[in-house]
Amino acid sequence: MINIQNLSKSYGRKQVLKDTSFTVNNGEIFAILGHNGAGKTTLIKCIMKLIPYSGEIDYEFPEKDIYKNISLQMQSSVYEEGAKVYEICNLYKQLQKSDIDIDELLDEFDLLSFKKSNINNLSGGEKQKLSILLTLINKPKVIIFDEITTGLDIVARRKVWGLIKKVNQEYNTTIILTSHFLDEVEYLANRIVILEKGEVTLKGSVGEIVQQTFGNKKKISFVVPNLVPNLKDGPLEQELGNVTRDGNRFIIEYDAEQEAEILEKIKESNGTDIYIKNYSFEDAFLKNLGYVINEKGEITHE
Ligand SMILES: Nc1ncnc2c1ncn2[C@@H]1O[C@H](COP(=O)(O)OP(=O)(O)OP(=O)(O)O)[C@@H](O)[C@H]1O
Repeated sequence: MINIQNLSKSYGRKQVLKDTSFTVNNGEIFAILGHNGAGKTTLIKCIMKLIPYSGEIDYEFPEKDIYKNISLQMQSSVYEEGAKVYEICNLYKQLQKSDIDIDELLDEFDLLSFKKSNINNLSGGEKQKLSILLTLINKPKVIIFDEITTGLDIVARRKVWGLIKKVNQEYNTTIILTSHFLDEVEYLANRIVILEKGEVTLKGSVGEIVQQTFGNKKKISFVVPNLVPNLKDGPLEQELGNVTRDGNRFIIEYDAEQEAEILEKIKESNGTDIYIKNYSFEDAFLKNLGYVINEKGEITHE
């Protein structure tokens, strides 16, 4: 468990983290989400005690053992020119006085055939697989991945997701990750914090964050043919209340329990092309930043 209480950090006069508090539980995959400059990497540097800060971070192991217990993998690693895969693995093994079987680990990560390859000749996906493998050599309790899938194609990303899940489940390792990819976080994370200008604005599971943001609200969109376009305060608006309208297409935001009543009214109005939308994690994330995606898929300020 890592317990972060009232963490604040400034670079000169610029405050980057403001009174941030949350707990990472043992065995979970925990994601830190936020747009560029939100303070994610700074937060990780604080957890790793790489920079000074104010506030409290408590670990379940003595602070002097942080590097034995937490492995950190940043977005891109730089390896010595000409270094071979097995040489780097053995170097990590010696430095960390680990007794792990490197061949077995390479085999598990489908990298055994690359054992004698020059690391710089590996593809982006293979390099990231190796990065994940290297974090395991000292058998840490916690691994932190900072934007580890940035720059990978969709297939390589999904393979890395599989490995992160495997490391979490089979090696019983707690994972903390930062990412810009909502699908990645949705797929991997048990719990999430969303940082906005250094402050935690939302925390919880994907479902909890959507619920905190939208409650039981849903959206329905439908077309009523043969209506005069842009008729202000027409009969349908008067009947249904919170309606927005674009030509003959109507959009209503409603509470889930009103659904049967709304559908009935749409039927009475000869509505067609009916589309019901449940708010997604992406909708919640964007709303938190002050944006919405409209019916045409365009992003606009609320
Ligand atoms: N050493 C530093 N000195 C001064 N300012 C810094 C330093 N490191 C980071 N910052 C600033 O702190 C803010 C947060 O940076 P940080 O790298 O933590 O953000 P991030 O959420 O990881 O961003 P990204 O998603 O772009 O990687 C940014 O505005 C950045 O310019």
